[in-house]
Amino acid sequence: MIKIAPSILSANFAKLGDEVKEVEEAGADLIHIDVMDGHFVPNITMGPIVVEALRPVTKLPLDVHLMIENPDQYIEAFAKAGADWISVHVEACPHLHRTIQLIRSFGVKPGVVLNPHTPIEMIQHVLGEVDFVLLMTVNPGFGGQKFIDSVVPKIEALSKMIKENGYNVEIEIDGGITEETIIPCAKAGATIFVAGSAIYNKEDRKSALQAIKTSGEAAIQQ
Ligand SMILES: O=C(CO)[C@@H](O)[C@H](O)COP(=O)(O)O
Repeated sequence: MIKIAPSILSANFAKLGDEVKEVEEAGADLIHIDVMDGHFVPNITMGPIVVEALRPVTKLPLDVHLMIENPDQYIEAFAKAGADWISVHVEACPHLHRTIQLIRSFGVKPGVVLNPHTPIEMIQHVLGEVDFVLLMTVNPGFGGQKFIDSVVPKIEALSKMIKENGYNVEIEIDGGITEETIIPCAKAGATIFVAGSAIYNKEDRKSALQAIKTSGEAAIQQ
């Protein structure tokens, strides 16, 4: 039920392949790749070349989060590089429906991302077109930030909207996820959790990943 997507933003880039293999062996469900352009967010990270390099390293789905302006221009390159999931920010897409169709046209699962302040009503009319919605629980741009707990009611409201409409859409949460913060998010209906620093900054990544997952699973069984 609970899926963990380690964010390689907090990994050691000098040995990225090994860092990905390590979390796969530790029980990760997806590999989360944060793409930043220095315009939409105040940081620059990686492009399709990194996705292409990691593709043969892991069997796990590559979950590519585009924090970039004009994502339409790069979706084909990321799809051809081996992305399995691609998410785009509502705030960066004036023609969101078209962008979602473009992602799907390459056989990739489309997702939409909302910044902490963006209301869920912004995606109400494309919710039936996506495979997942990623709710940011930090302001995008950097790893290691503090979880914004005022997003939790938004998770609950989105979960209700999905259920009421009978959609098959998963909720992914990104930012400040730990053994503690996963609890209210899982209870509110999220099933996929990105975790960067809470896994990669730990000596024992396997224990860290498993502890987060176990905590989320326990939360939904209560
Ligand atoms: O998209 C982002 C940041 O913009 C995230 O994916 C971070 O990489 C998550 O890192 P932690 O908050 O888990 O350290």
